[in-house]
Amino acid sequence: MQRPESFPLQGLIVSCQAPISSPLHHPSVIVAMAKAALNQGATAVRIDTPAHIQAVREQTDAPIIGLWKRQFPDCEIYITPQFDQALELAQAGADWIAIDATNRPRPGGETLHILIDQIHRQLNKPVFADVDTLESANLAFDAGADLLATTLYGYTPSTRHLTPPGYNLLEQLVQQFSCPIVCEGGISSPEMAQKALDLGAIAVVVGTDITGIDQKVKSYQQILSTPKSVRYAE
Ligand SMILES: CC(=O)N[C@H](C=O)[C@@H](O)[C@H](O)[C@H](O)COP(=O)(O)O
Repeated sequence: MQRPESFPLQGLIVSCQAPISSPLHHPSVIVAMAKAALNQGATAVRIDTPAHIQAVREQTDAPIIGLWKRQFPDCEIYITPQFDQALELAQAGADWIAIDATNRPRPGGETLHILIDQIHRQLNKPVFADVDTLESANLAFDAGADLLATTLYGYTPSTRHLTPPGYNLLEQLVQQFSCPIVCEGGISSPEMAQKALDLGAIAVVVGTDITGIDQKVKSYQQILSTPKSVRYAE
């Protein structure tokens, strides 16, 4: 492992993504978000789709963690499920390939071991392993993952009853694995991010709270009720 002080992913990483249905899901918007985040000191960005990665890569040399959310029939895994997607992410300019590193079935019967091995051997890229539990972290680490992140805590059948951020998972990962550990998912304030770093994360990835206009407005609207009458001061 690289010495911690020279490790490229440190401190705050900003996830610049938008739902496909959102007007924000456009390369120029994603580039603007990424540049704004990097201008303010984020050390890296996490970007979805080859098109968005390529657009960001044209504008910055900062580290890009690439992923590709792809849905396949009868398959729960959607974060870079297969090598084909990893290849396109690397060609688009991603420095790190983020994958769902749980041991659930992948389309085409690919295994986690083979996927990580191919990313290393054929693409020469490090693997950012999104995990949900200590068990999947063990499998991912044994399969050669270069970094473990708590990204899927709260989003898989075995963790759906839990609410991110996965601080308890983070603590376990920090204690048990000799690779960098990242806290990702559910961080919604600088204080929460600091807590993750205090618990031993080398970096935190923040998405919705910084770049998630769609989700943030939706959550305001779910709470706010329409005023029944508006009163004015006499
Ligand atoms: C579970 C999943 O699909 N997570 C995705 C991974 O790329 C993104 O949708 C999240 O926004 C990202 O992990 C950051 O998390 P948060 O938006 O909570 O800060």
